[in-house]
Amino acid sequence: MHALLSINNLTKNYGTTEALCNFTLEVVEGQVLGILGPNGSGKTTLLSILMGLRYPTSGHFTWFNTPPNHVPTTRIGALIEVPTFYPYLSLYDNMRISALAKNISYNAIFPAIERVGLTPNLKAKVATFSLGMKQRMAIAQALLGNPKIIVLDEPTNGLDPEGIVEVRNLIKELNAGGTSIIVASHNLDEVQRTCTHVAILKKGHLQAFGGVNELLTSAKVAIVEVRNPENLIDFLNSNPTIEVIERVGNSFKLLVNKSEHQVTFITDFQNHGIAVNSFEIRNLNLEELFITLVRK
Ligand SMILES: Nc1ncnc2c1ncn2[C@@H]1O[C@H](COP(=O)(O)OP(=O)(O)OP(=O)(O)O)[C@@H](O)[C@H]1O
Repeated sequence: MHALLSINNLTKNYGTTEALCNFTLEVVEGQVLGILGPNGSGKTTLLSILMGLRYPTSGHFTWFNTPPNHVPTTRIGALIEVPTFYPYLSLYDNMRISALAKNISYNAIFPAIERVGLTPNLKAKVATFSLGMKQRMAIAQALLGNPKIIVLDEPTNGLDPEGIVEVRNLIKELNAGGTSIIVASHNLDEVQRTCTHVAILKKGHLQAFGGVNELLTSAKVAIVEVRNPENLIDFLNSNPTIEVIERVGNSFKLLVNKSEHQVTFITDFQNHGIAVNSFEIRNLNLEELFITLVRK
């Protein structure tokens, strides 16, 4: 597997604000990397530095093992800012403007439009497009020149459920066709559905990085409803490795070590006089992992 992007100790300060702190990771060919984090955690700062829109305070990165200023812009596609387009021009004319701005031949337009499934809409005015179609057009602009990797900042922002599905399917199709993708998002469910890898940021610090399946099988979630919550709380206080993800009344959602077995759990509860109404143990989802990592 070839490293497409290697980031080493990247740090960015805005005055006294530490937006990114010693950020290190590697993206290899074939990955769809989701960058997750609460508002202000440094996602846009990171992507802007990677796309040469901002300078880091320290640290460095390479694309294709090459310093960023030596990489031809056609090798990396990006959708970082809100997409700009001219509503009263056709899709083709909008694409021509983008190609001109990027100094890419018009021959690149048809393959890019084809890949996002908008060929039948070539001559239609962009004003008639749904939000999902506009976003697909913006992704087609990022695909001009057939880059190996594309970088998308919040591609489903503002889209209705139908538009979200369109963009989700498109990301999967592009990846299946050999394009690697880095996508910053607030939409945890989308990231779980579309990404192979995930990086979770909090206040500029990388909290977790790895394969989605790997991270989601690293722990389990136990959902337990009890009649005497005070006994359960005592038990949890003496077992700091078990985290409370959420509590609603007498119902608790707990993050437990993968090796904890349902039987030992039930025995522990009985030994602590905890009266259990219901108990269920299941796999972790990305939202639960995210909540436990970012609130610490
Ligand atoms: N141009 C700037 N000048 C000063 N501070 C900035 C600037 N841009 C970002 N910041 C600060 O840097 C931190 C990281 O911001 P950034 O926009 O990268 O986060 P984000 O994760 O993309 O947030 P969001 O999810 O809200 O888009 C925040 O504290 C933000 O206020």
